[in-house]
Parts: sequence; structure tokens; C-alpha cells
Amino acid sequence: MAGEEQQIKKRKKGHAQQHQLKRQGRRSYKEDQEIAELEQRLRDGAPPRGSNPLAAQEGAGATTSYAAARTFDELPLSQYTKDSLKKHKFVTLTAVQRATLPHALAGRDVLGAAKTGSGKTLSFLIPLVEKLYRAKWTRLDGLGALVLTPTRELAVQIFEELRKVGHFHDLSAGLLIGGKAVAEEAARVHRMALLVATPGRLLQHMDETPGFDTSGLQVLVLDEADRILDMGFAATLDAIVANLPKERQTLLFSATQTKSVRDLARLSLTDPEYLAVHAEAATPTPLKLQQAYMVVDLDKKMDVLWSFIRTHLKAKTIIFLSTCKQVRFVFEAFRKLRPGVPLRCLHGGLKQARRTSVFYEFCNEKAMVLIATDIAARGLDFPTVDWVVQADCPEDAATYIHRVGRTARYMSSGRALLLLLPSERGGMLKLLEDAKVPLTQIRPNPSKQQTVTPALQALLSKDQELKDFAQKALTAYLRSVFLQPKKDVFDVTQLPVEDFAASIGLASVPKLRFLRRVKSGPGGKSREEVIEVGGKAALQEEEEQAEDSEEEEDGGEEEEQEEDAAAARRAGAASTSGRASASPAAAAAAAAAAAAGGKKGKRAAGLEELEEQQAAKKLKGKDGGARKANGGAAAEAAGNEDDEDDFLVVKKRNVFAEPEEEERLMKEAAAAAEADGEDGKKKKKKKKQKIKVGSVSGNRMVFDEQGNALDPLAQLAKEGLGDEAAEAAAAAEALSAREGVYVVASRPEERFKIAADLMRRRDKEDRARLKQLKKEIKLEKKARARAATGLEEQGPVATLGRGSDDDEEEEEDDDDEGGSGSEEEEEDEGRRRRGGRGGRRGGDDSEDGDGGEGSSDDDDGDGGDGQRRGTKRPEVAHFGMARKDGGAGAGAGAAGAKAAAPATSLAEQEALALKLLSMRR
Ligand SMILES: Nc1ncnc2c1ncn2[C@@H]1O[C@H](COP(=O)(O)OP(=O)(O)OP(=O)(O)O)[C@@H](O)[C@H]1O
Repeated sequence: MAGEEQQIKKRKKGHAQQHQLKRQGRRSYKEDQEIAELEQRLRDGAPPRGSNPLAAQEGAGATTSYAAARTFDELPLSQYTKDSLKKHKFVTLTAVQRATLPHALAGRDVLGAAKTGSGKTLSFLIPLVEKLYRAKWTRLDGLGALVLTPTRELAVQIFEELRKVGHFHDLSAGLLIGGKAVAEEAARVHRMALLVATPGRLLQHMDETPGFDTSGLQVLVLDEADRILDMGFAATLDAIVANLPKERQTLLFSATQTKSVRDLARLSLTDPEYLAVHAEAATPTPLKLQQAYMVVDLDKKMDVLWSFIRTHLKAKTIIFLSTCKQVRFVFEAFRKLRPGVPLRCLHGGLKQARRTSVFYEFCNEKAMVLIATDIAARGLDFPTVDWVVQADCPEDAATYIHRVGRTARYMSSGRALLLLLPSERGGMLKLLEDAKVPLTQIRPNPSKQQTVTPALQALLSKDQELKDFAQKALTAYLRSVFLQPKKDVFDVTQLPVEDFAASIGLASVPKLRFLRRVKSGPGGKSREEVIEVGGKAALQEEEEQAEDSEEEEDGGEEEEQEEDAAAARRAGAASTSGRASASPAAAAAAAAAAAAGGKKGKRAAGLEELEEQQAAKKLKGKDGGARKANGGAAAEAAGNEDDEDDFLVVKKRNVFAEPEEEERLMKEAAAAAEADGEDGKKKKKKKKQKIKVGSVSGNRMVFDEQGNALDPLAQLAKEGLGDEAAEAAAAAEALSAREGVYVVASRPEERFKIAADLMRRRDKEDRARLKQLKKEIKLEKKARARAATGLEEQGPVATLGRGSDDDEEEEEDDDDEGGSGSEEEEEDEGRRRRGGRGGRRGGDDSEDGDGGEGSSDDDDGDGGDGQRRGTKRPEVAHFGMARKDGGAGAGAGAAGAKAAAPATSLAEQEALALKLLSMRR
């Protein structure tokens, strides 16, 4: 591997020269030749239409066909892409990549479906970058490729992955998401070859930004396609598609793919390849995911949640709730009760800067609880999540699958817990059984259960704001249940509302009135029936709820944290009292004390939270024995950690047959990846059992993960693996009986290795970014000096987006390059003058499943002191070598708007660099 890195370094010089030539308006012979060869290979070796490349045997027809490719190197990819992938340690293809890349590279429309965490993102990013490279795309050609995603966080994540794939390319890419200043984006959007966008913001630019030309679009990608195609985005998507050329390649990906002909017709697909990699798998969820459900009365839900958190202090957990207001309430209330693990919340009501910082914080922490709405349900690739807890029932099986998919990603394992109300149990379990989701029933261990209600009551009695949050949360929850279409699962009339209200600390129930459509009989007209829930303030509360703009006081929260931190500093050494109150009584007392003190109390609570986090950090750094040696809360916390999972007790195993074969193959893949990591040249051992299948060409078939046709594999599973599977199940049962706890697979070592690698990689990227930023500043200083002496009229522009840690020489070379951009800039200007398009503005801008915040232009910028790395990441990237082409940003990336804006002073940029540095420390 070290040798390969050396080679990449060597080639990088060559890549820089190629880009230099291009900038001078000359394309190198080498690139032209490579493109011609790639085109030829793509034509000659394309897999037959309707075939699934997973079925192609390794080595078969290797001279021409790339359908059997197992590594990225075996695919017809440009050297830029190959080197970029290698640099980011992508070597071996995952199943979905093997199935879809050969078709997508051949230019075909693809509908790709594969389990969560299986690598779909690279399956569409690679063809997209390659297509533009082979088309010799320049920024004068307008928008070449577009990726649409349902949420902003997912867009940010895909954009980062795109920067990896395009590391050595010379292409400009931009990120368009709501919650940012639209004007800043408008200044650059017309120069971008690739865009990753949420639908609402993209349409806004289509409607309002002059010079934004999408008529030459080559590739359209819909990630989480079924979500983007559903009703929530329907009008927006239709309006976007109306602005795109019909002649284009379209790639649709999701773990729960749409097959609706009507949906697909809206996108005018041409003879699409439908590749459902895991369609015949025993379960639609990852194999290394252990899933359980627990039946809980509504008024016991808070106790269960609190107990869960308190017994999983070392875990990284996502808790899903139905609405923003529930998330806000549970987060605020639990935060005040200091469970002994850091808490964060993520929902559409937060401002974008906060959302992004929470996203990255959660990525980087090892033990944390993220309380979230379904905004976090799809696509997000948080590393090493241990638990997904669905505190509120998902609206359907697809939502369940996406939510649990936030854990057990790629090669990792994970656990998921679904809380079901007695009234939801039958209907939901039926849906999940139909979807082949394997579930084990568990129940709470009464001896480990903690009651949080008294603490909540104490809190609410003193804290009016929290009480308001509680009332709104209750109303929002009941409303969401009422609005669910699946009435056999969600029946608001079955809910013990008063008990629930009391359990969250409310003395009385706000009255609610809902309308229900009732059929009066067969063929009869439907009529509306009023269902009343709760006490008097019904309608008023309901209306308030509807009007509430979801605008949260996020800034206030940050302000408060800042204050608390300052208070902590002033207070000197951290107090040891009152941390991580383990018992509900202590929690109640602490809550009451915190609430009683008003602002002072808030400060005290904040201070304690800070201490608690510090204690938690300390705990993490030491081994179990040392942890126990710690006094006070630390020991208490450690004790609780040791109890982990005693809270969850197996009640009934109800696991559908699991394909042990897949598990075995995944282990092999992991071992192969490991081997790759150790020695790139070392040949992998081929342990895989080869299954001969008949000719599949011409038949549209679904295949298992290994590309085997269904019948032979099913046969093999029955004959060859039956005993193994039975043994494994028996062992699990035995363990369960012996331990009396929920069966937990020992955490594989590679999981930590992957996480550690990821962290190291990200740290490295950050250091590189900082280095780059400093360089930009230096360049700008130089350029200003030159401009001052009349050598250069236009100011240079900061360029980021390479994430490289060793591009120095090339950048210095480029520094002298100068000038080719001004001509292009003129052309750009001309295009801008030609004006934008009209077009209607359809749908709302809310890209978040739970209502979101719309497309407010609130310019909260990247700001957010205390935010981590994420918010400073560039939203515009120029792949490839650094440039200083005098083109006032023409196509050049920027370290966020602030670093890029010519008006930004050097002092500000330096401050930004220092801030970035201090954040990394
Ligand atoms: N070929 C590969 N080699 C190593 N790691 C990979 C490869 N492909 C993808 N990954 C990693 O696997 C993880 C999951 O990939 P990705 O996010 O693309 O999954 P997904 O299928 O899109 O999941 P979801 O359905 O939840 O959106 C990512 O961290 C990604 O970097």
C-alpha cells in the first residue's frame, strides 16, 4: 500500500500538468488517448442489457468485459478516479457497486436497490464524474451532473464523498441546500459542473438565478429515490425535471426502491436496468444488525427511554421520535436531568448551522445520544452507531428499514430497538413481517427500570418554558398519530392521553379535537366525525401547533452553552457534586434545583453538564478497572455501563432464517479488504464457493449479493448451510438462556479499526484543509501585492476542495500560471447576461420529512462558534490542482463563502484559519 501511495504521489505531478494544459485551452494527448481507450472499453465490454454483473464469474472474459470486476482498478475508469479512490482507501467493490457500476458506466439508466450502508453512494458518484471527464466537460458547458437528495445533511455527506471521488479531477462542484444565503450560491452556481442539492433550493435557483443553465445536463441522480419521488417532493421534482433535457442518463438509488411505473414515467427513463441486489435476501436489513421490539405502554415510554439511556452510557445511540417538538422536549428535559452521556438533537426546526454542527459532532463522538426526527433516518453515514432506538413507531416498513440502517453499516454490526404501543403492536409487526424484518421480542428488566416521571414533574413545575415544550410535544405527537394513514397501526383513540401527559410531567391535558373521516357503510358517503382527546384548550392548542413556524431558538441555546462554559472557567475547578444523577430521586432533586434557580439554575445545570461531559470523556479514556476506581458519578456511570443490556431481556425469539452464507461472505470480504490494506500486491485468497449458473443474459433477474441466480443459491442454502445456521441459532439461544440478557454479538475488531481509520482520515483531511487555507491566504497576499504594483488587476480566489495533504509543489507551480481565467470569465458573464429561466416554482421547500423549515434565506452563514469541522467545510469544490487563474472565482472552489469572497479581508481569513486550527485542537 505504501508503494501505491508513492506511485499516486508520482502521478499527481502528471495530473497537475494535464490540468495546466487544459487551463491553457489545450488538452493533453495523454488525456485524449485515455478517453478514447475508455470509450472503446466501455463499448466493447459493456454487460448485456438486462443482465446482472454480479452473476459474471471472475476472470470470465476479463480481456474485454468489465462486468466481472471485483476491484475499482479492473473497471474502465480514468487514472484520476482510480488514484482518487485509492487515496481514500476504496479498493474492493461492494455488491451493489459490482452490480450497478458496469451498467452505469456504460451510460445506461439504472435503478439500484441495496441494503442500507452497502455503498450505493459510490455507485452513482463514480459514473457521474467519469461521464463528465470523458465528455471533456468544462465550466463553460454549464451544469453537467446533478445529485438530488431529500435532506441537507445527506447532501453535505454526498458532497464530501464526491470530493473524494473527484480528488484528482479538474471539475467544479457545488452544494445547494437551504438555510444558507441564496445570493452567495447564485454567484457561483452557473459555473458548477456538478451539483449536489436538495430539491427546494435547486428549484429556487432554477427560478431565480440568471445564467443557471441546466439544458446540457448529462446525468441526473436521485439518491433516496423513493423519498424524492413521493408526494412530499412531487411538485418540486416535476418542476425541476421540466427544466432538464430529456436526453440524459438517470440513476435512481435507494434501500427501498420504487418500482412504480408512474413514478418512473415522470423521469422519462430509457430502458432502465433494475438491479435489486438484496431482493432475494432473507431480510432487507443488514445481516449484522440485531433487531428487537418491546411493547411499552405510552405512559411508560419516557421511563423506558430514560432507563435505556442510563444503561447504555458508553454507547452511540440514535433515538427516533415522530416530531420536532417531541425531539425538542425530550432533549431539553433529559439534558436537564443529566443522564451521564452527552445528548444532542437533530430536527428540521433547528437552524442549518446548528444542524450541521450536530451532524459532525455526532459523527466524531464515540458515546453520545442523538435524539432526532426522520430527518436523520435516511442515508446518513454516522460512523460506529451502536444502537438505533425507535421510540415512536415508524410510519411504514420502509421508514423502519432506513432508520435502523443508521447502524450496522458496511462491515459493522449494530443493534436496533423498536418501542411499540399495545395498539401498534399487531399492525406494525404484520408490516415488518411482510417486509421480512427479523425481530426478537424483548422486555424491560424491572429491576433495572428507572422512573423519570417524578423528575419531569419537578422540572416542569418550575420551568415554564419546558412545560410549554411538553404541551407542544404532546399535541404534536397526538396529531402525528392522528394524521398517519395506516389506521390499523396508528389509532389516536386508543392512546391513554391523560396518563401519558402525567408521565411527561404535565398536570393537565391540553384538549385536542381531531376530525376523522368515517365511512358510513358499504357504498355510503363518508362523513366526518369529531374525536375529542384531552381537556379544554383543545382547538387553540391545535391551531397554535399548526401556526408554529418551527423556528427554534437555536442561537439562544448556543449562547447559553457559551455562558455555561465561561461560568465553568470562572468557577475554576469543576465541582464534583450532583453529576450524573443516577437515581430518579436524585435526578428529581437536581432537576428541581436547576429549575428553581432560574437563570442561575440554568447556569448551574450547564456547568454540571459540562463537568459531566468532562467526566464522561475521562471515562472513555480509561479502561474498565480504572473507571471503577473513579469516585462519585464516574463510578456510578461505570457501574451503569457494566449493566448495559441487563435492562433489555429476551422474551421471545422470532428470528426469520438468516442466510449464514452471506455473513460468511461478508467476513471474507472484510478479510480481503484487510489483506488489501496490508499489502496491495498480495493476491487475495479466493475462498468463495463458486456456483455455476446458467446463462442469464437477456433475462431480467434478481440476484443475491454474490450474483448467483436465485434458485441455485436457495438450493445451496438449504443443502449446504442448514446445519451451520441451526448451530449458530442454537449457540445464540444457549447464550441467551445462560446470560438471561438480550443476545449481543461480540463487537468485531474491524469495526473499531474502521472507525479509527475514519477518524484518522478525517483529521488528516482537516489538517490538509487548514494547510490549504493558509496557503490560500499566502497566495492572496502575494496577489494583492502584485495587484498593488499593477501586475494583476483581478484578485485571486481561495481554492479548496482537494483535501490533499501533499499538493504543495503543484500549487506553487500553479501560482505562476496566471491568467487563463479572464477570457472564460467574460464568457461566463455573457451567459449570465443571457439571463435565467422563468419557470414555475412548485411545491414547498421543505426537504425534511417532518416538515422542515422551508427555504428560509436566513443567512446564518457558517458561523456557529463552537461548531466543529463540518460547518467550515467548503460548499464549493474545485477538484484537481490548485489554481490561481485570475478568474475571480471562475469555477474555483472556496472554503465556504467567507474564505472565497473577494471582499473578505486577510485578517478575517487568518482569523478563520486560526479558528479552524483551534477547533481541531
Ligand atoms: N468499496 C468500498 N470500500 C470500502 N468502503 C466503502 C466502499 N463503498 C462504500 N464504502 C463505505 O461504506 C459506508 C456506507 O456507504 P454508503 O453511505 O454509500 O451506503 P448506502 O448504501 O448509500 O446507505 P444508505 O442506504 O443508508 O444511504 C460509507 O462509509 C462508505 O464510505
